[in-house]
Amino acid sequence: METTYTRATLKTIRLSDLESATPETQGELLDACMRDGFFYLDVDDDHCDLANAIAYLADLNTRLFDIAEAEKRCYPFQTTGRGGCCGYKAVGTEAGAFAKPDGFELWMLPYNELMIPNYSHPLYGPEVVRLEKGTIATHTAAYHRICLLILDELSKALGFTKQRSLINEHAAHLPSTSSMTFLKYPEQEEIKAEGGHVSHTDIGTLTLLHATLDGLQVFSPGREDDVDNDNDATTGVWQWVPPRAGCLVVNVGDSLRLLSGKRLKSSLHRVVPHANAVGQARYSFAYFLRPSETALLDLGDGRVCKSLDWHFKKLTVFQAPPEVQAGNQAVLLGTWRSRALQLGWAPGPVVQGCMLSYAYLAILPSPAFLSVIDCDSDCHSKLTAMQLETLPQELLQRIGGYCPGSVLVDFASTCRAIRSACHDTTFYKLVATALIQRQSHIIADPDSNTATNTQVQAIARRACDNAAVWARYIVALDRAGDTYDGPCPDATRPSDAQEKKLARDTMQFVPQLLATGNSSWPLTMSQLAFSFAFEICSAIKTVPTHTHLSFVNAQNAMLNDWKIEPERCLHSQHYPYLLLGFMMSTLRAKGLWSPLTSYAPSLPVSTSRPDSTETIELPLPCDRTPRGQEQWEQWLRNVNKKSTYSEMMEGWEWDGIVSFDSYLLTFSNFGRLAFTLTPRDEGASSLICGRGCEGDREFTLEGELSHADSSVSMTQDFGCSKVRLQGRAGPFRIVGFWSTEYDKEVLGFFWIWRTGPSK
Ligand SMILES: O=C(O)CCC(=O)C(=O)O
Ligand SMILES: [Fe+2]
Repeated sequence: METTYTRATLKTIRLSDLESATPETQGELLDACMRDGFFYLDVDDDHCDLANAIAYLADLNTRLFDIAEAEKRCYPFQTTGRGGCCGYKAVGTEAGAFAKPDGFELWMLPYNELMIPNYSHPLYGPEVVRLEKGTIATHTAAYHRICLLILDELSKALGFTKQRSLINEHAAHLPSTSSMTFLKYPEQEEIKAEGGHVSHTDIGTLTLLHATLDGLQVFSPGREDDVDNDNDATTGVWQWVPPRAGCLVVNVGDSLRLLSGKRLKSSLHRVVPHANAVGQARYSFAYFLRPSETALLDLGDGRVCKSLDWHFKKLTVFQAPPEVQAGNQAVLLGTWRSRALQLGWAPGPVVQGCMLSYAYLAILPSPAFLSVIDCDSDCHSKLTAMQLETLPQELLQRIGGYCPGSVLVDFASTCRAIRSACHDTTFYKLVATALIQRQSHIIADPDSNTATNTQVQAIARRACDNAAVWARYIVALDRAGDTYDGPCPDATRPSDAQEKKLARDTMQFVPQLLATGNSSWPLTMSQLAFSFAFEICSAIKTVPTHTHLSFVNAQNAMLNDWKIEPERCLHSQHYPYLLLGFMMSTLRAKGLWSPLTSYAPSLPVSTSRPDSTETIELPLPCDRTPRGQEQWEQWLRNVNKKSTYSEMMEGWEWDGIVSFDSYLLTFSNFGRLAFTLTPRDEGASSLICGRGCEGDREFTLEGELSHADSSVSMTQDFGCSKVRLQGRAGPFRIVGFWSTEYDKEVLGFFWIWRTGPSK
């Protein structure tokens, strides 16, 4: 395979020249970063600190992977420490370079935990990491210094003033997801089109890579397409970036591209098997410099994204199948990635599974035909078309089973045969099952036969069944206003009233799911619950215009933009909350349910999306039951008597969920809150403070509750970021909307309820 690719012609920049800061070197550096996004950094003889670091880290690289598999798996990167920048990733758990599982394992050691004494999070890792922390930190510091030097020179070359220097976004004392990362690609007996590292652009600012063997490739769009990699280049090639003795390979990541006003290039790269590497394991390690978590990245068109959000968005996308990644702007910053992926795909003979997985790509532009991407052994693809609707129903269903929900809905509305295949009542079950099967590496909870789990199972199954109806309901509702004159009007669709009822029935599961939704939720059940959320999410995505609900549009735009594939978030411990969040925000978007009106049903649901300039009219919550009504009145009497909130709130634990109405669907970003509140009366108001955790992030909560109108305004402080919560309190819950410190826009709602007395 290596014979078909040429070597990339990359610039080499000497570290000593960089240090002398001559305008020539600055020019060379800028040129390399604008044109290729990659260059070799020659660590010449004057830099023994860096040379020593490389030697030590290369040795540590092998030792880290010699650790027993069982121990490595104790530190899954999704949930270890701050999540996403520390811990271990096993081989084959994400998509690789060839639409098959990846071929590398990885360890990440986060910069903050290594460098900052008594950092709020410990440095998690195996014994060798704990014992050698000091040495690892010293060498990481050497890498970090080089990164800052490069940034300084780049800032000057870009003509940035000191105030705008790129260094400012990388303050050493602020949390960031920078990490020293080690990779091992297990040896292959022969060159096969499998494994490797999926084509991607790096998340952060700069990557300083050291590798022992060939395998790294960079994608170079044809030069005539200019260097702006937001353009859709129609030509381009993969080229080798061989390791060079005494040199590091440096590349620009997405964050630096965004910080530079898109002047620097974040190049697509990947790792594929190389003949030189046959029979040997390939080790590489990289220092990933990333901006402070709160640094703002300018995405263009007035959109700004916090560095940490970008990080998690990208991690989410990396979990998607390659064909989904192909179209994803969050990975690419340009649409030519699909072409690059096509060039790289070499799946061998067309096996059925493979064909089906490609089918969904093909369905997108032309739903009535299935284009089979048939790849021969030389990686050249040829397209053939065949009549899809002539396939038997089971096959249509299998193909449909590989499609994401949004495609499925379009797929179902193409012709009678496909519609009937998709509207078969068992079909959505099949979709859910397929989802679960695709995640078969996740082992079911061994205790899942306990009574509770069986009960949860039944609930989740039912939720899944209803999800099908619900997904269709959303679509039907959306299309109700249209004069549909397609080939096959759906005569079997239940009436709106029936479907509405089913949708409402589904909501009955909320308290049960809530009750059982804790960390002991078995994985299998999470998956079922998850597929439900998935359906809803997919359905949301298919609602293009729903003009009276601007809220839905905003949500759609976000989801489409980021192409969030929730099925890939299966490692999250937050499934039940994810599920609930989806259910609630979807129902709320449709005006069918509101965290507020379900407790005060006579009040109208506001269908406009509240924003910071609008006064949010939150009706006071109350239970609908007679007992709830009684408590509510009692509470009102208390309020009228100016009785203290302390009586109602103190001594209780509080639990909450935060829904993300927009795009945030990541490990630490989907929130479950748990904390205790200590209210203190101050005449007309109560001061509230609390401590808690959301996922594994600790926060403090501070705010004020007005006795006059029960309005609550709180700040949830994570140390590095703050969230503003605004709402109303009742005796048993506080509900409202939240926004971030930066964004005044409403990003979702929170719902906090009183649980057991505090211990
Ligand atoms: O292993 C390599 O050579 C490259 C790894 C890489 O691109 C990454 O981890 O982002
Ligand atoms: Fe990379």
